[in-house]
Amino acid sequence: MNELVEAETDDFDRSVGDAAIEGLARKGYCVVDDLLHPDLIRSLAGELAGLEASGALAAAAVGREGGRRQAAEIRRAAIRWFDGSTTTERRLLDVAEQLRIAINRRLFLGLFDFECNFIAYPTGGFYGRHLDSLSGARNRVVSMVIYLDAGWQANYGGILRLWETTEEDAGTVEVVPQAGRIVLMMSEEIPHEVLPAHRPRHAVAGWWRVNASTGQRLDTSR
Ligand SMILES: O=C(O)CCC(=O)C(=O)O
Ligand SMILES: [Fe+2]
Repeated sequence: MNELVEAETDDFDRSVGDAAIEGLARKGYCVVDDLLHPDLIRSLAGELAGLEASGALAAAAVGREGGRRQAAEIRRAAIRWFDGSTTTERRLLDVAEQLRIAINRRLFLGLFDFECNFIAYPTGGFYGRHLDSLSGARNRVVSMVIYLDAGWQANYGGILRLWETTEEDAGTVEVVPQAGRIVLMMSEEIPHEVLPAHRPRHAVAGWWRVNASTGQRLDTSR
């Protein structure tokens, strides 16, 4: 293995990744700490702070193409899509690519690509209950959320609440969005919401997708 590849793989812990994917396979979601190297978390937080300071974030919309709208009653946050133009973004995209391969190997999902955005919730920001992909749309298949705020405490609000299934009586799990914590979820199966944050709250959210044009899983084994 050459040095470049070694350097890239240092950004995440493979055994934590394998355990996370196992949790995803068993339960449809998992919450892990220490998947990404703390230096990458700090770099992402720094980059988002710079984007905020320079006014590069835009109010987040809700819904898919065609039905897109700014829906302040559903979501209050600002975002910016990754464009891969910085080293930090590329480091995370490299990790996402390695996770894509590992998830496909374990779950046979035919994940094809990855899209990703920075999210900044202001004080009072929130995101009402939603699914990241509507059932049957077959676009976003696995979701990842990465938390960036060091020292976040439960009483700061901004808890991510997820439902373990789409059934009415599903159990819930509450996640304190601490720096370095990561949530993986099946996009069509795990409803979730962000409770109002009492302080500015920062995250990256990304989605592995199947082929967007046809909505079909590509079989890369042939
Ligand atoms: O900020 C979070 O914890 C979740 C974000 C989210 O659900 C989304 O962007 O779809
Ligand atoms: Fe979501």
